[in-house]
Amino acid sequence: MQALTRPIWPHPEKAGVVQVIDQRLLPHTLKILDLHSVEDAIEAIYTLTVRGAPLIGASAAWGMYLAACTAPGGRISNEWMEESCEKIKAARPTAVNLAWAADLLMERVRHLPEDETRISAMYAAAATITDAEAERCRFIGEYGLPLIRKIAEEKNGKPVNILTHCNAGWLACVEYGTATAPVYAAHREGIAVHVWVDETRPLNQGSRLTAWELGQAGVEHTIIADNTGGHLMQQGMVDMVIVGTDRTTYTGDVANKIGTYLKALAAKDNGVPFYVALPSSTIDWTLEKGREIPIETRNPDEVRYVQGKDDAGETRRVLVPPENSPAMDFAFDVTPARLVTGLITEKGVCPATKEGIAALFPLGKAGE
Ligand SMILES: CSC[C@@H](O)[C@@H](O)C(=O)COP(=O)(O)O
Repeated sequence: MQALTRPIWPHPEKAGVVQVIDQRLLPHTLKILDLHSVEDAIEAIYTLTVRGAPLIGASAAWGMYLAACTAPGGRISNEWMEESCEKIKAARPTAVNLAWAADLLMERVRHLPEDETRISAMYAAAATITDAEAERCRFIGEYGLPLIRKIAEEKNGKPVNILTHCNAGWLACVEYGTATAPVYAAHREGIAVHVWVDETRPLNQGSRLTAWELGQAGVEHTIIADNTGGHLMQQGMVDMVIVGTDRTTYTGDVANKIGTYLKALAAKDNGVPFYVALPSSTIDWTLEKGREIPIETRNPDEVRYVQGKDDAGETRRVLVPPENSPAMDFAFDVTPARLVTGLITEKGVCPATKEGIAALFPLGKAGE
């Protein structure tokens, strides 16, 4: 199979089918799933078959295409598209890309004739969003690269140690990644980089997905238990932190995978720069305060069980705590802007402030 660089694409031969990498099974199994309906797309988003803010947005867009392909009786009415749009938006609450992409496609379709024009318009719009997210991430890499290069120069070529949390790589973002884009750009340029990969409990997006991606790209990395970062920073073993985000307020507060806030606090205490990499599709232009960001809570079984490969090579899910101990699964937390050194976007690096964001995005909306 040709090496994959994207986690979602329209089926090359079958109209009305979208293909995705099943991220629940990585790194031990690489399986491609076919999505045939808007319900399939919603389930893929909810179950984290596809995940990561930009990919969730792209999946929402392809979900709207599938909705158009499967309209009851072939009548692609506004009512049907709106119903599909609302169902897609309800799949997960935190990443703003989901609603942004679904609403964008709804606006595209609303005034078109109720015929097959709508299918081709949804296909074109979903393909455009997908390509645009990839392009935004490429620019994030270009703008983040000088930050890494400067540290490499200060260290006289010794490896730059970058800590990241969760997976904000190409699996989460269509291509390049957000947090990983500057890392890949530095690696391509021949700068020595080493990534501390937080395992990212409960679902281990770091140890399963980021480690897999970095390994495939030949980037030096080490997986660490989630609580290790503070110690490494005290020991001078982290030069910078780069993470992604699921929603950023227009004032620079950042929601990202649970545990990000603790890394930001430790970074602040140790004078380690803490950068957040994001495409403008992840900015919520309506929200001022991070505490207004809806935080997803998920099935506590995600905390109680872990999945992995046993010695016989079988993928298994095992229970860790006592059978009857209750658990809670908060999927995200909010890092206040005051803890963020800078935002790395497709338009450049800016302070995590209302003014900094407005200077890069004067129109106050995401690029399409
Ligand atoms: C560019 S991805 C940024 C975030 O979406 C990522 O860090 C993250 O928290 C993903 O969470 P997930 O629950 O796996 O969808």
